[in-house]
Amino acid sequence: MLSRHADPIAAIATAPGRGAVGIVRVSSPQDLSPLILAVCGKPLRPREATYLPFRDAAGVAIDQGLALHFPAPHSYTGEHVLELQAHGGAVVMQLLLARVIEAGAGVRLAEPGEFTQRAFLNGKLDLAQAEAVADLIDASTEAAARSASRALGGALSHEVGALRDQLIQLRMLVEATLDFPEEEIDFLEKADAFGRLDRLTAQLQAVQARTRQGALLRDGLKVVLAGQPNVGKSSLLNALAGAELAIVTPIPGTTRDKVSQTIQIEGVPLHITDTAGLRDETADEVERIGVSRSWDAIADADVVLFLHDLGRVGQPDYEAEDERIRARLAGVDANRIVQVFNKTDLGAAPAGEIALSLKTGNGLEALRRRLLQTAGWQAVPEGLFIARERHVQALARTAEHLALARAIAEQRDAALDLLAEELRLAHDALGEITGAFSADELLGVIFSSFCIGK
Ligand SMILES: Nc1nc2c(c(=O)[nH]1)N(C=O)[C@@H](CNc1ccc(C(=O)N[C@@H](CCC(=O)O)C(=O)O)cc1)CN2
Ligand SMILES: Nc1nc2c(ncn2[C@@H]2O[C@H](COP(=O)(O)OP(=O)(O)OP(=O)(O)O)[C@@H](O)[C@H]2O)c(=O)[nH]1
Ligand SMILES: [Mg+2]
Repeated sequence: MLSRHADPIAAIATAPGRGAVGIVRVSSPQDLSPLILAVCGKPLRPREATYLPFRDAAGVAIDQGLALHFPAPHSYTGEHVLELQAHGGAVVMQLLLARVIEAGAGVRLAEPGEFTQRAFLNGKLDLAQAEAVADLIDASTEAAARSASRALGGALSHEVGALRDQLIQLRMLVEATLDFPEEEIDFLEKADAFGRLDRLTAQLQAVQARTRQGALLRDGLKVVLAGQPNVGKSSLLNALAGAELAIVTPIPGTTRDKVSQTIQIEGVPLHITDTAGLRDETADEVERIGVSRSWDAIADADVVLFLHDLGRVGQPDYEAEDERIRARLAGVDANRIVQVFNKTDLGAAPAGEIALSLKTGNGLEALRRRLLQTAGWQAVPEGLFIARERHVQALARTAEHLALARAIAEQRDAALDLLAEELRLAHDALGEITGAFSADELLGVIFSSFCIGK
């Protein structure tokens, strides 16, 4: 593994296919002058674009373009980097890539994310910033792109860094006290160690809240539309998506299979799934399979919108069926279920419940807001940074260890070595976010999800 990090690597850095300009880049811990001489015919001034022919082994020009040399350590990867900016044809790119692999000693194809991994290994980016590079490239909304850019700029890293600095101070206090066992608690009290611990916990909670928002912006929420046949699930999907995605008819049992679409509300991605109407008795084999898939989707949902038909509310067989569904939904966390009463043009919704008419569009806006609220979205906070579930989990573990530390500290004859250990574990958990403490395995998972050439 380590020796692979010493290989010179090359890749096409631009998107596959045709483009106005395409870039092949090489990164190497070793001097790139011999490769530059072979391909560009002369040395390049550092960090200066030079227009010249890129030559093949026979000296024939493959293309004319701009060559850029970033000598180490002043490059994206922190290594020596060469960029060949050529005309962006797929064949030109392949020829140039083949040429640098042939002309450069030991140059091999880069794996996905390997340039950024080197930037991380060389201290140009921390792990949270490296992840933000991928999130920036993957961003599909302006809100996601802007917050990924903030994370790349170090927004999350700085917040984590501030927590870490305070934690280190606290650890130093406690570790120093371990050496003077007689006056342990007194000493810690004088140094306001417990006040510090409480303030640190409060700050951590604020960072956790912002990080959860950032993760929500990145990953969104799985919303499943469920209910009896004909209540208006497919109509709701279409209304939310603003397109006729699912077939809507007055015939109960129209939807047989799941139909999914990702929409955005205030930049938060919502992955909406329309399902086959739930009913117990159906002679139709296809519909039965559809209904079983509906239940699978419900089990996997973050939020279930349970739709009711105000045109039929109160009718005995309709109520009996709704009751059966309710009983089966008892296994689902109640906080994840939102009752929605559709067809207000046909009947009145119970007071305080979400009321909707997909015929008139009434109530749709309130439903959108309710969805964001259920997701835990707090109106567009300024300076929001994108984050991942991994960061949310690491912060949660940090919080757990701080809480244990607090509990230990509260005991009369507190075991300071246990307190010190909890603080150390909190420090480790925090360090996983920026990659100060991260298993190679985790790094592999993170970087392999990048595109090639990044
Ligand atoms: N042509 C090109 N455009 C690109 C990239 C690239 O690699 N090539 N990038 C790739 O993702 C991004 C820019 N990222 C970069 C980050 C650092 C350095 C760099 O040279 N850093 C030096 C000097 C910094 C300075 O002068 O302030 C350093 O860190 O020492 C270059 C590109 C987006 N645009
Ligand atoms: N009057 C009225 N009719 C509605 C409303 N919303 C939907 N409908 C009608 O109700 C019927 C069923 O709508 P769908 O969206 O297909 O219902 P569904 O829940 O997807 O039904 P299945 O796919 O069979 O499970 C259609 O004729 C819709 O036009 C509403 O708010 N008011
Ligand atoms: Mg339907």
